[in-house]
Amino acid sequence: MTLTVPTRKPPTDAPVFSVDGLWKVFGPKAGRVPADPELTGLSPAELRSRTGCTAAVRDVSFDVRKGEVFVVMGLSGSGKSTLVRCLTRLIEPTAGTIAIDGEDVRAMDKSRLRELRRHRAAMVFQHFGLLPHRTVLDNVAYGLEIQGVGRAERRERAAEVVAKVGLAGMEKRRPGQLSGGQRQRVGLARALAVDPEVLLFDEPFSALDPLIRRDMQEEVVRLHREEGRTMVFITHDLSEALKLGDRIALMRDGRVVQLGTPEEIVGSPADDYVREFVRDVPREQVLTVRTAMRPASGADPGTGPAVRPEATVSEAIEAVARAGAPARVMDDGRCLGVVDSDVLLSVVAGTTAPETAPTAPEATPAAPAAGTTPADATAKPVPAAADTAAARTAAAPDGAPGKSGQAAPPRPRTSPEAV
Ligand SMILES: Nc1ncnc2c1ncn2[C@@H]1O[C@H](COP(=O)(O)OP(=O)(O)OP(=O)(O)O)[C@@H](O)[C@H]1O
Repeated sequence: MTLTVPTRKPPTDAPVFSVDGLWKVFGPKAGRVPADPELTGLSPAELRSRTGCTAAVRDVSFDVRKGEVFVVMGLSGSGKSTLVRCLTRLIEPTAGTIAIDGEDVRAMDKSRLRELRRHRAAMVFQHFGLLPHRTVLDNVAYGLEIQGVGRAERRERAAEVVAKVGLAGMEKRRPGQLSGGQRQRVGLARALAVDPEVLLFDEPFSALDPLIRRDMQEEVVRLHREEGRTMVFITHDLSEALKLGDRIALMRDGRVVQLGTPEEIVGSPADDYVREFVRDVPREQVLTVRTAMRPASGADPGTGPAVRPEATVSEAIEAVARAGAPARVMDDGRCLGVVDSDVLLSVVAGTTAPETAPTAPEATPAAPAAGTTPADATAKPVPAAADTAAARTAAAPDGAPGKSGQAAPPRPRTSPEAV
């Protein structure tokens, strides 16, 4: 598995969607299930045999923050699509609350809901349902047409978005004259054209071959980087989740078993299920030096390579190998710690779990970066990875994750560079 860690704009903290205690139960008298502790305690199979009901979403709570890519991941049948469809009530929730920008989604009437789906939270499906007899441009303009935007304006806006998704020159083609990947781009452009606050993606790339899929993933990352648009992305593909997600909600049997950054999920799995899920992930491509570093000591030279705290272990390995010396983890001219070949190797080998790695110390004045003064070296301690979604999840009652993964905003991912 090869992962490319992209550079992102940091999302802000404000929630766009806020979900609390959400349930979706399919089956007869579904409404009694969330309210009955005897039934909520049953396993999915027991619940089915006792009541004929399937709890597709079970007591799920989370926020989607403005500007983040929030990934909902899990195996087939874990409840991903049901959960995301509940956000705009394409599926009616059974219990719980959903708010968008503080507005109660469950209280919306039909016209408000239509407005929500058309303007505020547009869905991009795996099968886009493009109109076969319309051109690319008219397909993209379709959402604007429904909104009542005049012909000239909608064609102009559609042309801009078509160019943005890399389809300039193909405006007059019909869907049948496009490849699968190009059709996906048209669907993406159609959702973007209405300029929604949130884009909801339901496994949009799962039918694509691997190379086109990677192209589309990069397209999403690029669009996100350029526009900072909030995105909710469903996938059952772990590498896609790690690549795209600022935070990932990992679902199992309708529950969110862990919610956290890719680094938290890989570095501090909440339970054996998550551990098994991430077992084959190349840790060095996901974990950052912030969680791998050791305190700097007086014996460390104040020179040599410097990497940012967000640099991946893999990037630090390259820097250390090139220089033949430990690298200093520098933030704003302050030395937060040091990574040497021993520390880096132990991360690769998985012999030092990040949660057991030493908490970063106060910045070490003895090892300032070149060009900084010891007075610059006054960094605050950096929390070890133990203070992560995993820890918060574990602390939640009844094994329920609660509103986990929300204590710290996701970090931007950056390439290492001399600082
Ligand atoms: N309309 C329905 N009636 C009854 N059960 C349903 C209905 N829709 C979904 N389910 C059940 O709810 C559970 C969650 O389904 P859901 O489609 O949300 O899972 P998913 O994680 O999106 O799966 P996939 O990756 O295969 O799309 C499954 O057990 C499914 O069989």
